[in-house]
Amino acid sequence: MIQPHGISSIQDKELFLKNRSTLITDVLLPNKKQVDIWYDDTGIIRAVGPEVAKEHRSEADITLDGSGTLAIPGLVNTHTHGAMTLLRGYADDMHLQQWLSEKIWPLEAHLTGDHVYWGTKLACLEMIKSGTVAFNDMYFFMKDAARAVDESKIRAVLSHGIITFGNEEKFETELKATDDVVHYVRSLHSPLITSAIGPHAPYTVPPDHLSICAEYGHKEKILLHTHLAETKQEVDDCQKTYGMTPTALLDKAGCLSDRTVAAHGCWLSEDDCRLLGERGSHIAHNPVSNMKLATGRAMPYHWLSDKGVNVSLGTDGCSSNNNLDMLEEMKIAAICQKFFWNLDTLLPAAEVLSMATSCGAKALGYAGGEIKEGMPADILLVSLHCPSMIPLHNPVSNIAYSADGGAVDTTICNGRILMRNRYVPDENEIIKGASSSADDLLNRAGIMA
Ligand SMILES: C[C@H]1O[C@@H](n2cnc3c(O)ncnc32)[C@H](O)[C@@H]1O
Ligand SMILES: [Zn+2]
Repeated sequence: MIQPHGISSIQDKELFLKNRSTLITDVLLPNKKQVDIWYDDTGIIRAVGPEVAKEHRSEADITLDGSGTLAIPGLVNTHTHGAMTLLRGYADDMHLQQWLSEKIWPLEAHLTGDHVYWGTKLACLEMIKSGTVAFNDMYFFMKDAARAVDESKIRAVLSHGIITFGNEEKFETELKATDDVVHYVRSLHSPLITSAIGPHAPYTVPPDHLSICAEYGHKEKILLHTHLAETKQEVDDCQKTYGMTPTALLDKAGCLSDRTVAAHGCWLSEDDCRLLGERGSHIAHNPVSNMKLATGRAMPYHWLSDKGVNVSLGTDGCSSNNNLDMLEEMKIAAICQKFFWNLDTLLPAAEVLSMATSCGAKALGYAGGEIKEGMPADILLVSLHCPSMIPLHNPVSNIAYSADGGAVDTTICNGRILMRNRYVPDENEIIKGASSSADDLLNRAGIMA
């Protein structure tokens, strides 16, 4: 049987089965150097350079012809809700609080583990096809999400979204759900998947519950993933109720450390940015979601970078974006900053590429996001034959401003080939399973699909 792009299915299956020592020949790097890349079967890059093919050809089990492609590090999505792929297009053109309370939360009340499994499978497929190799996920039924991620062979940090509105019984259930995920993820013994604690936001989790979340995170040595200062109303309400900003409130509760990834940060003050810098916390920028939900202000990147805060990139969920394409997100991040802050030099192309790669890996607590010796082989081969990549005056500019996820030809995570010539095994089954799962969710909620 011949698969798309003329690859035989037998050859294909072998290519995708397991990590093997691999040589990528004649590939271009963003600095325009033509090199070969060799990584071994542990998934670690061992050599990058012009003579690598000559020296290591005999040690490689697989050779990929990289000619006509540009190698960039795999992309890292540091804030999303994977299974919200099932809610894509369900509730558009609304303001955040109304969107959440009138449309999203009522539908999410009907979610099952099966929906989350298929929604996360679809998210992983979409990410692999657009070059994302790692993501920071906060949602519900996270053991089912973990199964989906484990099968998809990409990296993830998984947290159960804790929403209590001060209800003690609910908090107990949420902590139990978190603990279950933490132990389940450990039982998988996957080097690619870790867990986090996910207090949803300072407006859905009160200070005493936030403190307990912080303690749990420190005890388990896991990340803390939250939403922060997304809207002006959140900041104003927090000032009114607690006499401080949501950032100061998180800090008082012990939630800010170098293991904290806070999404959005649109309404951070300069003092908030200083505090985040002092604590070594990370901000995940989500420009598409912010613009779609009309949060009214762009994250202050200039203040954050001035105060030494690591800023990474995320798409948010598929109901507020409505895709998981990090290449698209990079362009929108770079142009949104320039437009909102009226500063044409803000967030240049090279910086937004780092934001989507090495800054993301740093936020998620692993070494990665660079193509060099000793780093994990998280590598994308981007086609140079795409119209959007021609001409190639500046590869970094083309990646940041011109390409979208469709230009990614090959996706490699931790040395394993997940997509080659845009072919991903099981794509059709995933699309079928996720489509019927989305219909089932709407049926259960009494909404005709
Ligand atoms: C985990 C919960 O978080 C909800 N969610 C998705 N996107 C956002 C956002 O931009 N701000 C706040 N909360 C969000 C998701 O629907 C889950 O309920
Ligand atoms: Zn979110």
